[in-house]
Amino acid sequence: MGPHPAVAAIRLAVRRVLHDVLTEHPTEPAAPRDTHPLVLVACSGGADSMALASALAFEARKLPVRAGGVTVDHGLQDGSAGRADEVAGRMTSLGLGPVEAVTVTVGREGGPEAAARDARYAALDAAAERHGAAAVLLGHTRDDQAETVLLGLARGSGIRSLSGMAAVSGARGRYRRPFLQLDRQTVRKACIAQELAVWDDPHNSDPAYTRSRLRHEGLPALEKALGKGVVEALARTAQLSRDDADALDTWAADAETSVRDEAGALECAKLFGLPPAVRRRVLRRAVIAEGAPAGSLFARHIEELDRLITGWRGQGAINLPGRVEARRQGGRLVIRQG
Ligand SMILES: Nc1ncnc2c1ncn2[C@@H]1O[C@H](COP(=O)(O)OP(=O)(O)OP(=O)(O)O)[C@@H](O)[C@H]1O
Repeated sequence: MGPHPAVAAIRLAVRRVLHDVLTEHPTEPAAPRDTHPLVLVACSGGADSMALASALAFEARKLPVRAGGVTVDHGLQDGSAGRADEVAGRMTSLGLGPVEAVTVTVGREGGPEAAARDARYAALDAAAERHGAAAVLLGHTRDDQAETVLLGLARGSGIRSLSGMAAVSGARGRYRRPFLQLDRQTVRKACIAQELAVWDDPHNSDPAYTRSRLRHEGLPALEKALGKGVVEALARTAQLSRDDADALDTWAADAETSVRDEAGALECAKLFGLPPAVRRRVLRRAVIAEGAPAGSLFARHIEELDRLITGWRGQGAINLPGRVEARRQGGRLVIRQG
């Protein structure tokens, strides 16, 4: 008898990603094991990432791939260090190695969820570099993607945010999300079928957190009103938005060169001739090129800049993140370090 269908589905999803990694890092099965590419799973101990860890351990045995894991202790809950050790122990029991539990200090910037996420990705990046990992797997599912799209819609985000999480992201495409096309239900069933011990993060059901309310109240209400296909439809919106956003980014990269004069200033008349979606992207690129951190540049900054060139603010200057200053000088917009 073959594996439970849900177990087969999660293994297939991981196998596909491992094949991608092997295509990028061709390896002879007969080559020494320490030359095989290393794939790490980022595991919280929750159902999604434990299922991912189990599928990685299973599939890696059949391929010239080394499989390890990292768990991050945010230090935000009582007993979190002990739990991280426990999660690391579970990964080792699955046959993964190297396995590491890393403790981080969560800052205060941008709210608790964003601060924990920033600290977590910094720690995962550092672990990937330390171990020379070819890829780091994350357990996001299609349901997570749908939640991200809904949050973006509710915040009035543009299509880049509505495109949600990419299947491949991060420096040198290190982050992979094998479960992005799978629904959470399938992943949870795979955990049950394999009798995996998983940890339920109380934050995931704490109504104090926006995402938790969306997961437990918002999406079920939408499904009740509109039918079960909502999650799938939102994930499709993410994919369509990603394609559109990529196309506009390419357009903006080309447009940027044509609106700059010899001195590198942006010519307002030419900017004004661009469709607003392209113009805003050109402005964003120009500000980032002067050193503004992408993550601190919000829609309101770009809108302010847009008003500077479309005349609402006439002459004048505005200050932007990263000590970047934008100044309108006649028909030109000069953006530089202030
Ligand atoms: N503390 C952590 N240590 C390592 N990886 C983590 C940690 N928290 C989250 N991740 C990674 O990020 C992914 C998404 O996490 P998030 O908490 O947003 O979703 P989740 O649905 O609760 O996932 P899970 O069921 O795996 O906890 C996880 O599947 C995992 O790969």
